[in-house]
Amino acid sequence: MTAPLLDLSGLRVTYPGRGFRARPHEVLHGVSLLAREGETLGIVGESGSGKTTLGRAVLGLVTPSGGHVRFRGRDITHASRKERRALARDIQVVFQDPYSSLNPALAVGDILSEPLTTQGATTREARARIAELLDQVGLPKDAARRLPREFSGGQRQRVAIARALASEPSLIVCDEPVSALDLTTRARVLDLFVDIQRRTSVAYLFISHDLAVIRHVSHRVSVMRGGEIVETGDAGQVTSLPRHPYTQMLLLAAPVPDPVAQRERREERHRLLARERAETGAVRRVEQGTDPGQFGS
Ligand SMILES: Nc1ncnc2c1ncn2[C@@H]1O[C@H](COP(=O)(O)OP(=O)(O)OP(=O)(O)O)[C@@H](O)[C@H]1O
Repeated sequence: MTAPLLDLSGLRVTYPGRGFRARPHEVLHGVSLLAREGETLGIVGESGSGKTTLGRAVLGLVTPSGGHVRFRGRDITHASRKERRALARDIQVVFQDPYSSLNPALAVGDILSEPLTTQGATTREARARIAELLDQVGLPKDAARRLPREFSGGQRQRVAIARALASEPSLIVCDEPVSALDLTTRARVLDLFVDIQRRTSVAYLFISHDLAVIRHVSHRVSVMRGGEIVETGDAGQVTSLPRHPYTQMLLLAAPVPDPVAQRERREERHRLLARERAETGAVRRVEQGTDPGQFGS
């Protein structure tokens, strides 16, 4: 059997303390997951659950304190800078903010030609490929001559996607790539991600706090909470019939247009929260040896 494209096992990340009294704190507590060639693995969870840190560990932007990152079976957890530069062909990224992720001083053509010439493309080859990339992301040819500030947020994100695609990667880490966009633009850019995957078979590690976004693009979904994966499964199952109470709460917290359904969801969420609090309290009492069930008659 061939190795999965991406294989994280027992991944731990600890950040050094910040400020005067802060101590180092672990934010990923042994995360394991697999992503296959050509698939989208959605990572969903609330703010602070560790999604971005997970993506950064895959990209080599933070050094794990434990566990492994394997890419096509090769351990890249502690890849050197030189190895990372070579890996950048295969593993690319699209960040959340289309305003700060593009060099404002460079025309789009120059932004796109950089990864191409680094890989040895001639000026002529780069020009042809840039035209192809712009077409692939739905931008006009003359976009190459314009500066990022001349584009809307959605168009800039298309430029960022084209840049990520330039080296024909097999994996793109997409970290909240549509969160800064308005609803209509968001839907169009999400469709673009899906369309590109159909045409190129690129895999996405798609990070979002928004379950609806994750449902739209993912084949499988992992749900993160407090630096751990609490549930992984088929996207349809996890986003409509989740097994873990935390995912059930995420689902109930997602906005729905109908106010009656909204109220029912809110009530159901409160019931789940109360049950979880009662269960957590029971666990704590057992751990502290104060649970009457442990010692009672
Ligand atoms: N550079 C850093 N130094 C110290 N702590 C950090 C650093 N970056 C993130 N953290 C902390 O790590 C935890 C996880 O953050 P992370 O950004 O990975 O979560 P997230 O799920 O992506 O949240 P968000 O969607 O808000 O970005 C948070 O408690 C955050 O405060």
